[in-house]
Amino acid sequence: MRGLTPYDAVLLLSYGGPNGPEDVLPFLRNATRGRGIPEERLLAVGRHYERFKGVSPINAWNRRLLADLRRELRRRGHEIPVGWGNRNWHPFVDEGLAELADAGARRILVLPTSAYASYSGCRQYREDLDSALASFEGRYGHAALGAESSADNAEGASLIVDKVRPFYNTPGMVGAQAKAIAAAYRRLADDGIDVENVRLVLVTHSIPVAMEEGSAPTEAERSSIAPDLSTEISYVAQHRALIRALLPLVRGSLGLSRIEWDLAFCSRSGPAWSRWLEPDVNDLLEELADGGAGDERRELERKADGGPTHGRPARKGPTGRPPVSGVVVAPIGFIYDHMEVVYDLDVEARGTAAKVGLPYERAATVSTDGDFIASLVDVLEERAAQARGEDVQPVTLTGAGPFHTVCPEQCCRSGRPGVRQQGESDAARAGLRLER
Ligand SMILES: CC1=C(CCC(=O)O)c2cc3nc(cc4[nH]c(cc5[nH]c(cc1n2)c(C)c5CCC(=O)O)c(CCC(=O)O)c4C)C(CCC(=O)O)=C3C
Ligand SMILES: [Fe+2]
Repeated sequence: MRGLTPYDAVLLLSYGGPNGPEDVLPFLRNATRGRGIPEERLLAVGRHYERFKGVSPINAWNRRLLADLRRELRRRGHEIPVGWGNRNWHPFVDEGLAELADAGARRILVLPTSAYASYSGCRQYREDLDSALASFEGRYGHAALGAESSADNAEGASLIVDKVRPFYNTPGMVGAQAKAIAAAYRRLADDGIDVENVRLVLVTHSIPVAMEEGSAPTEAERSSIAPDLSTEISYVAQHRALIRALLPLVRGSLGLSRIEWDLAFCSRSGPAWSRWLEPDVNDLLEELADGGAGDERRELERKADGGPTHGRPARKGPTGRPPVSGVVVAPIGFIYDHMEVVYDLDVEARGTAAKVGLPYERAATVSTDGDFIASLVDVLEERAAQARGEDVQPVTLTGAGPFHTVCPEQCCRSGRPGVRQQGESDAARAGLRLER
């Protein structure tokens, strides 16, 4: 157990998903409670699950991930139980924590299945843990979240729960994404597609623009967490940093001198009036078939690779550039094939590509890649060393944060008025009772 001391258990913390048709609507109500998501959107998303007989693949993937994590932990000599809890469906966070605590765990390290920091992928998971601990009402003595951040709260605590930092920038994540993308390019090549003119479309979950704006620490907070860091570290910036790190690996592996790419978004929800990150992957595919390209791509390329050649307009015609010969769609925002991938990409985006006549390959998610799993365990070890008070350099291939394991005050805010913030009262918590 040496390497993970002081922790005596690990909890995999995920989003949750239905296990059958009768779970679908209650699950969706949990996922959307208090978030201003219109009823029509809820029913439409409910229909996405029909094609899968009401069973989200997310639960099977989490069980697979648990098995892979346990194997890698054992391989490194860590004898430690690994439990599982979800935000929106069984096993709920409190059920997962209670199972570990009932078996005697008193210091639990939490690994969320979200790789990037934003309210949804970072702070909200801490709130989920906080609510679960509050619901124990003394069952395990005084229970507290985030020992290092709130020393007074954790003082004398008999059950302490900590969360690891976002892991998008680890070598395993970057390397596994690059391998998956190169493999998708090869499949297109095998189909006789000219890969020089294939467009790489990197996709992540859209979030409200206000959530994007709150997704990083403030300037002042950043200088206290990571004084050497000069780069931007918002949700979108984290994706750009990952892309910058993986492009050279993909180019090298395929022997391509350049790769044209776009960052696109999927699974937008929320009321029509609220602004979410764009372009939507389907809109982008239509535009690509038309010979156009998102402005963002040109801007990103200039930033990412610096060279003026990458900034040229993508429109065919005057530049004489051939049209896009096909697309590789890479779900870099997700670690395994849950509904956003198997429906929003494999059904919807693939359908759009077929409609506009673009050959389409979806890159695999990193899910079972050995290097990816190893990086997850590295991040657990890193957090344990931090908890022991050791001076730890977080491992990163992007050089971009966030490296912090505890959100500073202003970091990862929801951006939504009326949504509970960390540390809010129990009364506010009670308003968030889940349907079971
Ligand atoms: C950033 C992010 C991730 C990635 C990070 C992470 O993994 O955490 C993620 C993952 C997931 N999102 C999922 C499902 C849903 N997300 C919804 C709604 C929302 N997602 C948001 C953001 C994210 N979501 C946001 C800002 C909303 C609006 C409501 C709110 O502000 O919270 C809704 C409501 C209906 C809808 O409108 O789509 C559903 C059903 C599933 C499970 C799928 C399955 O069953 O396999 C997974 C893994
Ligand atoms: Fe979501």
